[in-house]
Amino acid sequence: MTTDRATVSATTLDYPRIGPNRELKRVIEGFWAGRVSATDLDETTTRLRLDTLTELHQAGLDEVPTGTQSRYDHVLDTAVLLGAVPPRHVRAGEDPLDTYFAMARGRPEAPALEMTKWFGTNYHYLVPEIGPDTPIALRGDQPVRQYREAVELGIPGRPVLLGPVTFLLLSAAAADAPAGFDPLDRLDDVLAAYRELLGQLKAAGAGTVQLDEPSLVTDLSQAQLDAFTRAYAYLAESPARPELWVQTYYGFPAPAALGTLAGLPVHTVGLDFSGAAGEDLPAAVGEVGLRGKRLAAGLVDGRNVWRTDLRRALATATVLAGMAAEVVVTAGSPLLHVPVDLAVEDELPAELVRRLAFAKQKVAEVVAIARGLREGTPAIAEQLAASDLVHRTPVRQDTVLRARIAGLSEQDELRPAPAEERFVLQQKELGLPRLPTTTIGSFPQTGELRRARAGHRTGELSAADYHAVLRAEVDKVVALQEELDLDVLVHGEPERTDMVEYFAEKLAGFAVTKLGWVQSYGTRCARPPIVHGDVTRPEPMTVEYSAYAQSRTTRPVKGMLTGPVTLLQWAFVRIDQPRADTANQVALALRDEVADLEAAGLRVIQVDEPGLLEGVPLRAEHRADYLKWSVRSFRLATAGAKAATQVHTHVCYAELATVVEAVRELDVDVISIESARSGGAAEAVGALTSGVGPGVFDVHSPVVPEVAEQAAQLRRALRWLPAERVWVNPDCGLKTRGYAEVEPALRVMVEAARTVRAEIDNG
Ligand code: MET
Ligand SMILES: [Zn+2]
Repeated sequence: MTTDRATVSATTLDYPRIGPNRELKRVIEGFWAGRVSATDLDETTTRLRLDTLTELHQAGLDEVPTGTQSRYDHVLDTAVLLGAVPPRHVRAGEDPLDTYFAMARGRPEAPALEMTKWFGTNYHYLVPEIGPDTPIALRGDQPVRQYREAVELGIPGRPVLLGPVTFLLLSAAAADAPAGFDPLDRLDDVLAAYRELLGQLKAAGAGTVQLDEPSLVTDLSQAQLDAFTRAYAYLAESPARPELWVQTYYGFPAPAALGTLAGLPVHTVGLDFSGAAGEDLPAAVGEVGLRGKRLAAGLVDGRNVWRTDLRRALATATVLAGMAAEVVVTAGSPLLHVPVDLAVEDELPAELVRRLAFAKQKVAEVVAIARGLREGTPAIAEQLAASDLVHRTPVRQDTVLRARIAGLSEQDELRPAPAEERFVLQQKELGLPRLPTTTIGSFPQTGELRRARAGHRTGELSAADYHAVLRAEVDKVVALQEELDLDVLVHGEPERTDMVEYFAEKLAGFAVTKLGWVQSYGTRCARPPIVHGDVTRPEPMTVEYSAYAQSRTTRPVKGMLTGPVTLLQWAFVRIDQPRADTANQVALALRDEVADLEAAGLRVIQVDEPGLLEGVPLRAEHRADYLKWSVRSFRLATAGAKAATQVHTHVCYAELATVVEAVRELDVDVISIESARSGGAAEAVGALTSGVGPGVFDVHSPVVPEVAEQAAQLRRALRWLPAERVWVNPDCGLKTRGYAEVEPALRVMVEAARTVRAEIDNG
């Protein structure tokens, strides 16, 4: 099946920035701490870039992306490149690198830019602030310099930029902008800067420039779509410019956006065909027609760690090659979201390794697909055989679990009594005061705990000694909470490094990697576990420490679990079955844990779902399905609890208003909400029917809040909720803070609760 109708080449859209051993993290944190000089920082980052260029070139890519490294975040890079520094961070004579890091991390007198999720991923970017008077003009030449590095190595490079329209769509209106101002109002200024930059890149020798416009896969208004048309018409008119390549990812554009994209006067359009609905997508492209453009075909999934089904990808590529004069095979999205190299994972079972591909392996897949398309399947026979072995062999199934799932009925999703009845029973059981106080679960992870954990891992500390340290910590945390006079206590989660990793280590069907780091934001990296098989619970996971904590006090202790949706949201999840099916498996494991916690005497159980709102799909039309299966899995996990057992959950605030119906359907008894600071959205809280604990202080701020401030938060909640349903808690777990901040903050919180209780009692 060779194809001569189309010219075929291979490339990627980027490559992980952090380095194979998180070198970027180390050197930047060293710089912040003053251990690394600016020169050494520069040397290391340059070496990492050059190594990546060489590696990608040697892997057989025809063209290599340049400028995709960042010292913190590529959206911040773009803002700085355009000179869009908020006035609070402008310091005459300051080193630009210091200004850059100050915008990212804040300084005592000027807070950082806000950070938020980058599309539907677990990467976070810094939100540029754009107002009518924000200076916007080309201020840097980083993309040009980094392109030249490739030229000097004799490597065919392709500069990659964040597209001008997506840049503005991701920006927020500056605080002092007049009402109704939209950052998109500044499109002309941004375009002028891009035009100048394109001219410089052309002068440096760049043949093509890739402009990433992932916003095209979100829901866009006609005015926003028109901005794309206007922007690219203007850029295309530049007198001296490279060919333009507009790239989309993180999904497929809706029909209107696809039509807009296909109509842009650009040389190349890039689309992601690697997602689940891959089969139908070429037809959509055929319908709009590419109008003589080159197609960048994303055929390798950049957002998961699974080996590509090469046969299927090649079939898709062949169809696409019939539609375009030229095809560039690429990953379907940035590889930013996957670990660098599978080869270093020497502790994963061989049978799992066979099924995986990290960034380096994905690049090899891209090269293989392009080669197969050019030269026919025999040229990649070996790769196809390896792929077939994986993709034609089903994952082993747990028959007992499968039978249990098949036997589930709607009854299993229902609590044994309606909410009002449960409320009465729980009141009797727990005897809580009005405005009960509690925390979200974790207490500070002290240096002593971290040392004990490290010692336990290396074998220096015996299991018995480690458990003794943890028990002593639970004793301390319980005693502190009693002394503070909190009403519902927690054990403090000292045994958990991370609320997902802890469960991933206990559940069968999950694997954890040794070096599978991916960037979460700035220098922060996470190691998402891999859900590769049927999920079961070999033994109780949390009962020991929760029951121990309950044995140390007569006040109720909350058992603390991470919910099924969050466990998947922060992991790489198998794709050989619907996510909903995997979620239900996790849910049943948690359901058994809930039963064991009850049997061990826990009367309150919290199932955290901060990932629930994060996972809400970008496009509105995909949301109902997601919410349906995620709510069902949560209910499967929790509905087995007795009516008298109080079920809590904890979610974050983002977008609560848009999914408040679904949150209500979780049918919990109490929900605590992260970042309940923005006053406007408080109305959404009022639509909830359970007990609600709007976080009264921000755990991410080191400032100890005042009684008056927290009391004001409570009074505000009382505007939307009846007093019997209001809880008092911080907005998230306390594990990243120190006791020096946590103790006084909680003391203030209890005081604020007392103050407002008294106000209510006095009418
Ligand atoms: C990100 S939500 C964290 C919830 C968890 N129970 C904790 O307190 O750490
Ligand atoms: Zn939280």
